[in-house]
Formats: sequence, structure tokens, C-alpha cells
Amino acid sequence: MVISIPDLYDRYRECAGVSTDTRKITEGCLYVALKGDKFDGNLFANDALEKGARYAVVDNPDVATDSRYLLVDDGLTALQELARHHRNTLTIPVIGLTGSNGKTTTKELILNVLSRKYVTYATQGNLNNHIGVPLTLLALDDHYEMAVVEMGANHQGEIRLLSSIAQPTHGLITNVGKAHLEGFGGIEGVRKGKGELFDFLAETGGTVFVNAQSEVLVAMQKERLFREAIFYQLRDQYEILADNPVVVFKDEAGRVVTTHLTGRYNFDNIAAALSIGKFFGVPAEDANDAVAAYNPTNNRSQVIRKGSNTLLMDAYNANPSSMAAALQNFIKLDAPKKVVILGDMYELGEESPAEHAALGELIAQGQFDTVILAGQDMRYALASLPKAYYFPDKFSLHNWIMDNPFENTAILIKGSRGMGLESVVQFL
Ligand SMILES: CC(=O)N[C@H]1[C@@H](OP(=O)(O)OP(=O)(O)OC[C@H]2O[C@@H](n3ccc(=O)[nH]c3=O)[C@H](O)[C@@H]2O)O[C@H](CO)[C@@H](O)[C@@H]1O[C@H](C)C(=O)N[C@@H](C)C(=O)N[C@H](CCC(=O)N[C@@H](CCC[C@@H](N)C(=O)O)C(=O)O)C(=O)O
Ligand SMILES: Nc1ncnc2c1ncn2[C@@H]1O[C@H](COP(=O)(O)OP(=O)(O)OP(=O)(O)O)[C@@H](O)[C@H]1O
Ligand SMILES: C[C@@H](N)C(=O)N[C@H](C)C(=O)O
Repeated sequence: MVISIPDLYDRYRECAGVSTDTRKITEGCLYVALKGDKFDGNLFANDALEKGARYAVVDNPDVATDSRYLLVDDGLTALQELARHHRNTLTIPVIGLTGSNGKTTTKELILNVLSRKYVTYATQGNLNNHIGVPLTLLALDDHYEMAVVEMGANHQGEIRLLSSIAQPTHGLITNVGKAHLEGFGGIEGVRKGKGELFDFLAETGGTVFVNAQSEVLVAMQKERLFREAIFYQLRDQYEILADNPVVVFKDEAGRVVTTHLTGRYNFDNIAAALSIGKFFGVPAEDANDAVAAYNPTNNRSQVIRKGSNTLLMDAYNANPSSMAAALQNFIKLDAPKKVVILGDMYELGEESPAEHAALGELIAQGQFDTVILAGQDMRYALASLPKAYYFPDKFSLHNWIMDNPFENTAILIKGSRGMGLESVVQFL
């Protein structure tokens, strides 16, 4: 017989954590079997129990052979409903966060700032989708005072679903940009899709944090009635003293803060975190220290010194908006020699040729010493870049870099996740 969500919740309360992957089982956890592109998690349920899971949630009745198996209609829906049920028992502030770019960086900054005053839990890594958000919620236990939930999406309706699970009390959209255009159906589709977080907060009497420098976010705020809207980056609130190679700024009290983050765009992320910290009463000096201490990892805008070269390693992902932000930043960088190694931007659908061509024009304005392009769609950028080196695949790119070493050079490396351009570092 199929177990009800309240009964499943009682079993969850007996467990130490939730896992959807037998390769990461922890003792006493609740294993939830999911079906993916490659595997049917039901087939690993027995393995999960043998490895120490307390119960296994399955949606295949043939697998459920004893009382340790909890039968549900659908594993994914059960995971989501369980998370929603758990969320309903929590009374802490939950900050929901989405946007086209900078979600993970902003989330980490908010976590660091809030942790100076509160026991705070935030999305681990990038676990931000229909599976990751429920897992994030289910990781919250009674000792947490605050939660920061990152929500990712590549199509309409996704943020609505994630909001209905996380039920944020506070929310922030980092920006609305040209990312995942294919699934969202163009930039207007991105605005609508990301706006689902604002819709939820307007309907439920939530508080929004709005970047006052963003016309589109201010317009989106005005289109809805919120209980409270907090604006950040107001005129004269901060003074940016430098944004290259790292952001240095003066806070509202005139204190100078030096960060590990590169680029003006990262100041948007910083200002969001400071605004949320201020709202929740984190002392400004503590918030500044938290921002100053944060150092990005995983190829997100990392500044790496290698030999005599300085690498701006930004190969985690790429889209027209973040490419433009990274290039504008790199153009301003003061360096004797500048090289860009750029890879395809994914998930742009029919707009991909035009967006890569427009990127070519932007790169041409940079007048870089060497332009190196990789990937199938980067060929559209070549029209504006007659002197660029172009490699349809990474193998030939690696060989070329090995044969043409750089010295005393600043090198920007950026492309979509699927390009995995971080592989070039070993050859530089
Ligand atoms: C379903 C799942 O969780 N899959 C993970 C699994 O994949 P795997 O290669 O093993 O194959 P299956 O998916 O077919 O596996 C089915 C289930 O079987 C389990 N299983 C498998 C083998 C085994 O020996 N034991 C098992 O128990 C398995 O765990 C599955 O439950 O493993 C991969 C490697 O660890 C994971 O990468 C894979 O995870 C998927 C991708 C996933 O969605 N994970 C979420 C927890 C998550 O949040 N991942 C984030 C990435 C989020 C993201 O891409 N966000 C986008 C926007 C959102 C787009 C949304 N529409 C979407 O499509 O996701 C963004 O731009 O930010 C992360 O991992 O960083
Ligand atoms: N505010 C911003 N505006 C434009 N681009 C940004 C901004 N913040 C970060 N980026 C770019 O996006 C890259 C990824 O940053 P981050 O992981 O924080 O974004 P994300 O939205 O979480 O991405 P994903 O959802 O794919 O994880 C950075 O390396 C940088 O190139
Ligand atoms: C990595 C994933 N979250 C993402 O951002 N995908 C886009 C398409 C990219 O890799 O650039």
C-alpha cells in the first residue's frame, strides 16, 4: 500500500538525512529512489539498505518486499512533497534566490554574512533544481535559524514549483539576463520565469530585496504588491574604488573593504549580501569581514597566478550576459599583454548563431593581443575576428596552446560547463 506523506514524514524524522544516491549513502539515512536518464533508482534500493539506509522510498511495488521499503506513487513527487511538508513545520526565515547569473556566488556571500550572527544553512554547491531544492529543505533541522535556498531554472514554471516547495519568506533575483534562452523562450521568457519568485512573494506577503541599479528588477518589483521591498545599491550608498583585478569598495560608513572577487558585476552580488545582512541585523563590520574573506572556487571568476601569467578562470559557465560582463571587466584590466580563450555558450537555441556573432563584435572591441575560440558555435564569432585562432574541438586547442606558450600575460578563460575549458590550465 502506498504510504501517505504524513506517515512518510514520521519515517523521515527517524532518519539521519536523505539521500537519492547509493554512491553517497550515509548511515541511517532515508534513501529515495529516483528515475533518471541512465538509471532507475528502484534497482539500487536494496543496495541502499545494505549500505546503512534506514528506509528506502520506492515507486516500484515489485521492489518493496519488506517494511523497510516505503512505497509511493512517484519517487520524485514524494521527495518534493516530503520537503514541502517539512518546510511547513519550520518557522525560520527562508531566503529564496534566483537569477540568470551570480546565484551561487551571491548565495555563498549571503551565507557567510548571515553566519556571523545566525546558524545558517544554505544550498550545498549548486543543488538548485527540482531535486536539489527538496534535498536542501530536507537538510534543515531544528538548530538552524536561517536558510538560504538557491533556485535554478531553464524553463517556465520551474521557479513556481521550487517556490511552492521552499516557500521563501524573503527573496532576491540577482539579475535577468540572456541565459538558458532556449528553454525560457527568449529574454522576455527569462523575465517571466524568474519573476515567478516575485509572484510567490507577492501572493504570500513576503519581503523582496531589489537591486536599485537594475531597471528591469525595479520594474518587476513595481508590477507587484509586496509587504516590503528593500532596495540596495542606492545612489551614493557605496563607493567602488576598484573592480580589477579585485573589487575594493567603501561601505556606507566609509570603511574600505578589499575582496577576492573580480569585476563590477561581482559588486552586485556583494551589495545583495550586505543588504540582506543589514536587514537581519548583522553588524556592518562583521558583514564586511565576511565579504572580504569569501574566495570563489570551482572556476567561478577565480584569479589564479600561474608562472608569470595571471589567469582569470571563469570556465564554470557562460551565456551572453555573463560573457559580456567578464569581457568588459577584462577590457578594463591593466596588463602588458591580454589573451582570451573563449568557448561556446550553450542552451541558446535558435538565438545561438546571432549571440555568438554579437560576442565576436564585443571581443573585437577589446583589441586583445590574441583571441582563441573553441567550439562549434564560436565559428559565428569569427566574422568580426579575422585574426582569431579557432578550434572546433579541445584536442586541437590544447595542442596549439602547448606549442605557443604565453608569458607575462593576463588570460581570460570562459565557456559553458559542457566545454570544460578549465582543462587548458594544465597547458598554460
Ligand atoms: C536524478 C539524479 O539525481 N541524478 C544524479 C545522478 O545521475 P546518474 O548519472 O547516476 O544517472 P541517473 O540520473 O539516471 O540516476 C537515477 C537515479 O539513480 C541513482 N543512482 C544511480 C547510480 C547508482 O549507482 N546509485 C544510485 O542511487 C541516482 O543518484 C539517481 O537518483 O548522479 C550524477 C552524479 O552524481 C548527478 O549529477 C545527477 O544529478 C542530477 C543532474 C541532478 O539533477 N541533481 C540535483 C541534486 C541537482 O540539483 N544538481 C545540480 C545541477 C542543477 C542544475 O543543473 N541547475 C541548472 C538549472 C536547473 C535546470 C533544471 N531544469 C534541470 O534540468 O536540472 C542551473 O543552471 O543552475 C548539481 O549537481 O550541481
Ligand atoms: N552579477 C553577475 N552578473 C553577470 N555575470 C555574473 C554575475 N555573477 C557571476 N557572474 C558570472 O557567472 C559565473 C557563475 O557564477 P555563479 O555560479 O555565481 O552563477 P549562477 O547563477 O549560480 O550559475 P549556475 O546557476 O549555473 O550555477 C561567474 O563565474 C561569472 O562569470
Ligand atoms: C552549469 C549549468 N548550471 C549552466 O550554467 N549551464 C549553462 C548552459 C552553461 O554551462 O553555461
